Amino acid sequence: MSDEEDVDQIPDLVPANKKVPITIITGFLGSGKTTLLNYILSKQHGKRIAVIMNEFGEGDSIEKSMSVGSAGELFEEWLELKNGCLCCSVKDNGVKAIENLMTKKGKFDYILLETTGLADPGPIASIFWIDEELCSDIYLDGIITMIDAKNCPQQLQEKKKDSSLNEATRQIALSDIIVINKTDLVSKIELKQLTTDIRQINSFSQLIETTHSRVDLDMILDLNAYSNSNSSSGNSGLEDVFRHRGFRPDEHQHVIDQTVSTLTLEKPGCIDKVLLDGFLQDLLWEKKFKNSEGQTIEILRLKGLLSLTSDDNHHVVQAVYELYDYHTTTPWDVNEERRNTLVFIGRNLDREILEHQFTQCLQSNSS
Ligand SMILES: Nc1nc2c(ncn2[C@@H]2O[C@H](COP(=O)(O)OP(=O)(O)OP(=O)(O)O)[C@@H](O)[C@H]2O)c(=O)[nH]1
Repeated sequence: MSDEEDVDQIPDLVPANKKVPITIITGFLGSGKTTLLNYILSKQHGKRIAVIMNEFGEGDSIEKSMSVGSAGELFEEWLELKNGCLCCSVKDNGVKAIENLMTKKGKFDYILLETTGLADPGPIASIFWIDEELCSDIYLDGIITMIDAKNCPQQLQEKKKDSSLNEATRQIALSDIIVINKTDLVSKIELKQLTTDIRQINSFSQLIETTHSRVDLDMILDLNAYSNSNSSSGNSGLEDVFRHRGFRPDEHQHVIDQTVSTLTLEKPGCIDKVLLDGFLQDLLWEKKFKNSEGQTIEILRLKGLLSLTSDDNHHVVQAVYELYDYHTTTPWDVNEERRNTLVFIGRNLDREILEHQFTQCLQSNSS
């Protein structure tokens, strides 16, 4: 059948102007990613859920398997990528391949991307995040990291020869939702210790404990963690976390891994965006700042809720490695105290230095 004939048969199930959320599911082999995918599919009858199983690190594989669930039935599609691996291709053949498939087959309600053998979800998350800015049909909804409760402690201890971060630490640092799975295989004490260790790396993200990846889907899907352009309320998932669900800033002051941790700064007042841009660019792009021991401060993930001098709305700022972006959300209430919160997840963080730089961006300091 030709492409044109195929286009005539687009199923009219999902509105054409609807943007399609994509969730990245990362985690070590055997952590329960496939079990989670199957669980989601079993609970989403009647929805068109596309599942992309991406075998990263396999060199020059050019086709990626995709299963599409439609009204309970599953069928297999192949994503044709001209330029090799989904994570390595430029803007994105990967995104284009998914969009082309939707042009031919109709839109999906949701896309789930399982990364197998991929150490670092950052680059692929950045691709989908950037592409939304470029008016893509797809937007990044969130990154879920599956943790194998039994094996994770050992994975966290792994030392890399080049002193780079081990995979488990990186995946935990970058995730929006951390699912500790296989809790039936560990004791309560072991689970508590693991939770503490994970919280020391990333104390911002939601942590969920499961067996057989059985999780309340409302907690992991439609997070809107990277933008608010798809929310009818003008609210963003991240703003919701800061303002309503709440988070416990810097619960843990001592870090076992001594390199990766979460640091939260909160300041009343309004921020000068030009000054903040300067600070973020020095921090993220130039890697200009060092901790008190002379080690470079490296940011893996940054999230913030800001009050800018320029207007009366809340602004969300966030970064994945060097890439950062702002979006505007809801207005501040007239009686609400204007304040700014920045959460840094990274290596060699130094409160004094980051606080000094952040304070320099406040309006009173700019005059
Ligand atoms: N005991 C126990 N086994 C589990 C649990 N969750 C998943 N499993 C089993 O663990 C094995 C690996 O689970 P998968 O879902 O395939 O893990 P994965 O992350 O997709 O791993 P790969 O398929 O190797 O990429 C399967 O045999 C599952 O049935 C759990 O909570 N407890």
